[in-house]
Amino acid sequence: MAKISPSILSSDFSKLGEEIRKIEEGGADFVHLDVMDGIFVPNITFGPPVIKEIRSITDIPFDVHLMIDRPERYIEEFVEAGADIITVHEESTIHLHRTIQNIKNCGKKAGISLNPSTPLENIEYVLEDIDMVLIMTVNPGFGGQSFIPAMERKIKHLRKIIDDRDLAIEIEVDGGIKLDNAKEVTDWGADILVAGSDIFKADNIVERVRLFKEV
Ligand SMILES: O=C(CO)[C@H](O)[C@H](O)COP(=O)(O)O
Ligand SMILES: [Fe+2]
Repeated sequence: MAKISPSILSSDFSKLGEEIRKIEEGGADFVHLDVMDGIFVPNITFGPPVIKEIRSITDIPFDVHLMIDRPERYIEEFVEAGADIITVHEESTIHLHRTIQNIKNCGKKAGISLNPSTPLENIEYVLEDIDMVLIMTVNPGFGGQSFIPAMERKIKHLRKIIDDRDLAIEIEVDGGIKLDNAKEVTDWGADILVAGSDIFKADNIVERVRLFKEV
């Protein structure tokens, strides 16, 4: 069974507290927090102050997806705000290994995310140092986009690498995940599914999270 990490990107920000309580009630394993800076991706969302506020209302682990340029500048701030897993994009930082070490030195789990066009080979030499790989299955920046079919091969390939080398890495899949494709993506090897619009645009958010958990 895959873990579920609802992305609040598609939630109603005017009642964020209520939205978080609903996913908590549904059994969400994480809260997925999409941080965007308008430079690495063409959209701006929120940063550490908002995350800190949410931290005060829930104990669900925070899965922070940084879509920002040179994330190494802000690792400590996200740790202080309450992040549990910090994921940076391979494309966003020149010294990826050092950035990963920064996160680990803060005692947090480190993830690396790959844009759809970025090959798995780019993270070959840091696989031993990370806890998670986040495979983007849409181009980062917006919720509600369609799953890119070629990512099936990427997920399966990464699953094989992890299993063959017995690595302690979880695969998170983010973008275009719906109840309809959740089982298929899990069968390909995903350990954690991120879902934004399919959960927060549902009539019954609590029930929707429960249904994902049953997949
Ligand atoms: O990182 C993201 C976008 O860059 C989001 O996590 C993702 O798009 C979730 O939204 P949806 O489930 O609606 O595709
Ligand atoms: Fe995300």
